[in-house]
Amino acid sequence: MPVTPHNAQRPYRGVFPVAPTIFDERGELDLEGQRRCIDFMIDAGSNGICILANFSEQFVLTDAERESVMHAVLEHVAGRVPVIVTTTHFSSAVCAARSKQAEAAGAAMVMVMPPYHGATFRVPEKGIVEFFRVLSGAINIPIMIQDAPVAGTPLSVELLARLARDFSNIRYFKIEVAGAASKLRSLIEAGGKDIEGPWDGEEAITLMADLDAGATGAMTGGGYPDGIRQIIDPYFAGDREKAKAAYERWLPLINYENRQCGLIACKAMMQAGGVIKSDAVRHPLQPLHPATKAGLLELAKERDALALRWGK
Ligand SMILES: O=C(O)C(=O)C[C@@H](O)CO
Repeated sequence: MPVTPHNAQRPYRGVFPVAPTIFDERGELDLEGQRRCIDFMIDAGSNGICILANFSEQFVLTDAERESVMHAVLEHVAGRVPVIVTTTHFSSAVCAARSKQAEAAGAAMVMVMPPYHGATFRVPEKGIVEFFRVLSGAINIPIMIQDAPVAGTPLSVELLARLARDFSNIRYFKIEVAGAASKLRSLIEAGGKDIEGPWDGEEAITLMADLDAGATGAMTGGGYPDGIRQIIDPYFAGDREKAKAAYERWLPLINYENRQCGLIACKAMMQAGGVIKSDAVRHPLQPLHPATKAGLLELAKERDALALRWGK
């Protein structure tokens, strides 16, 4: 494995939120806004950042736009924090090519879902293993398997542990399926030292249980890394009671993001605080109802989320 500045920081730990892709009101990429969004996320305490994920609306971007966003972000971050690039694609070859590109551009890691298309196109376990063999052989940086319901592909603990054992760069696992904490616990038991990063996801809705199960990282939405740090910092410092109190404080906002807003929440917060000019999502995604947005911003304000003050 080549020694890069990022490798020195391994194992990656902490909060690595997903950065939204920023659009202007016409739905065009707003790269200037993208850079401000990234600066806010770093100022708010992100230990790293993930781009081009589902919460980045990766499914509404052209390949050329993916590349623009990736290069703009990696150049702008310039090593301040590690950046994970999502390179999910059904095709083993396309996913491998995207991942090679990400590695060459300076990504610290790639995040990938198992191959799926729509609600029903899947491959059997043999195909999943071969897909990850191709991907693993194409790059040297670590791979995070995103175990999420959106892929509609059950990944057993045994399969994940086997992938970690057989492929030396498959090292991170973001578990965001039902029963995440139990799965994390079983995966850590089954995979031992090969499980370098057992991570929590899904907006931190199960963060406390996942930390108790051994999670070392959280991939949240991008709106309030400062709030998530208030939970994980004391937890990792051994003060579970303080972490629990912070989790209880932030949970109404986490819940509101998870259940009412989804990927738009962070954009709405960033726009309200002057981080970005527009919280537009790309059509046919729909904007938040004004009342839903008001509910979100009320909860964020009550918790003094940095996003609401950063750009003012
Ligand atoms: O964007 C994704 O793919 C996600 O899974 C988002 C999630 O990690 C935010 O908590």
